Amino acid sequence: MTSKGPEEEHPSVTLFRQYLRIRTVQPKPDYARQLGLGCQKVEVAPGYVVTVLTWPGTNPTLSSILLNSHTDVVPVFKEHWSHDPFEAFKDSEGYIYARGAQDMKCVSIQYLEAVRRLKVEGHRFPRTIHMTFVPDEEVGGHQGMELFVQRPEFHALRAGFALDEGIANPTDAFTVFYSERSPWWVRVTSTGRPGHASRFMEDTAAEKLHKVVNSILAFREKEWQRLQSNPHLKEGSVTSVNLTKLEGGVAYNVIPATMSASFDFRVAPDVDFKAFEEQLQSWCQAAGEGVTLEFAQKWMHPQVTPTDDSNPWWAAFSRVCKDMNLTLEPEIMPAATDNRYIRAVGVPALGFSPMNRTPVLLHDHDERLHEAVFLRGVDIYTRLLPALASVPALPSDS
Ligand SMILES: CSCC[C@H](NC=O)C(=O)O
Ligand SMILES: [Zn+2]
Ligand SMILES: [Zn+2]
Repeated sequence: MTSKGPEEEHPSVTLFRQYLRIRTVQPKPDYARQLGLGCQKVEVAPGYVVTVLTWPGTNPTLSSILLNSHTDVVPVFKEHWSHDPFEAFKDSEGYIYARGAQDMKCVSIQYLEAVRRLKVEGHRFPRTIHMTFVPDEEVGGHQGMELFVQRPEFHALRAGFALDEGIANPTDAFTVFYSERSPWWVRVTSTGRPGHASRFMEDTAAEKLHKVVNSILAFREKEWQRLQSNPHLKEGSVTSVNLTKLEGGVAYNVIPATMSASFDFRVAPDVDFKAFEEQLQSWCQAAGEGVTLEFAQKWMHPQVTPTDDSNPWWAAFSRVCKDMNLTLEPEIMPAATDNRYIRAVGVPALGFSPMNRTPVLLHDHDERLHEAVFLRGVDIYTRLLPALASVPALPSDS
């Protein structure tokens, strides 16, 4: 597909590229005014603002549709990029290169452009549509959505259903996420006898840590094999773990009294959490005295949003996709997004970034999105929003 010259660029693409160039971002209030939307800013922690843009529905007794996106992006290694990651360069084929092109500034602008189109065409829908722009998803959402869902301003939105981010799909299909794995960040600390490193000391911190590392990496191998050997399993359906930090030691010839290893576990939603924690504890105990673990993060509330017609939101969502001839691949999100906070307070939610035929480049060098895929995404939301915002009254609405 060839790209049009700059003078012919679709205004939605131009807006997307402008947004990609902003390094520290909040949607501007005048943009809300331009679209004729209500705008509310909620400072959930000092310096951390959640912006809410609102298009009121015609029936205020109904619960609302929440369209969430995060404005922050992950760091870049500029030397590995073909183009400046904050320039939103568009190549001759139409690929737009920028940090955030997939994750997830595309979605923020697609929501806004779909709402703009629908308003320009004079539509109104029964349910209110809220767009939330949150500041810190990439570092866990602890100063953003995690706090926001506990606030009265969130409850006042009366969200009945939410959309948040997904991941690109290189095939013709679109991935949609109905649940997430739970992040458990575990630090194992091993203590033992110090001494001169020329000696065969017994009970050293390193030997015991080594045992735990072996147990955990053997578990990793087992889960990996389970995933590899079953074509029906997707990455999000098994538990993953990586050893991400090793700390300890002061000198070559001093046996340290303490060493630690840090692990990033992503626990599948069907795992028995209590039994899994006991397993971790028993690996530590089996390694010897003085081996303990602590959690830097331990998500305990995985929720599954049903993907069958018992869920009227899924019925509306999947019906539109069917009508548009889009193939959906429902999966469990391997990583953690702000959707876990939304689901945990009882709001059904799907993770969806409408990017098919697109390599998965979130957090990667040369993150990019084709303008045609981006514009198709605006079309998709332009069909999804009327359907979702017109879901008839539900028992949960009253
Ligand atoms: C677990 S808190 C960090 C959240 C982060 N989200 C996106 O990459 C992730 O590592 O999944
Ligand atoms: Zn993201
Ligand atoms: Zn991300």
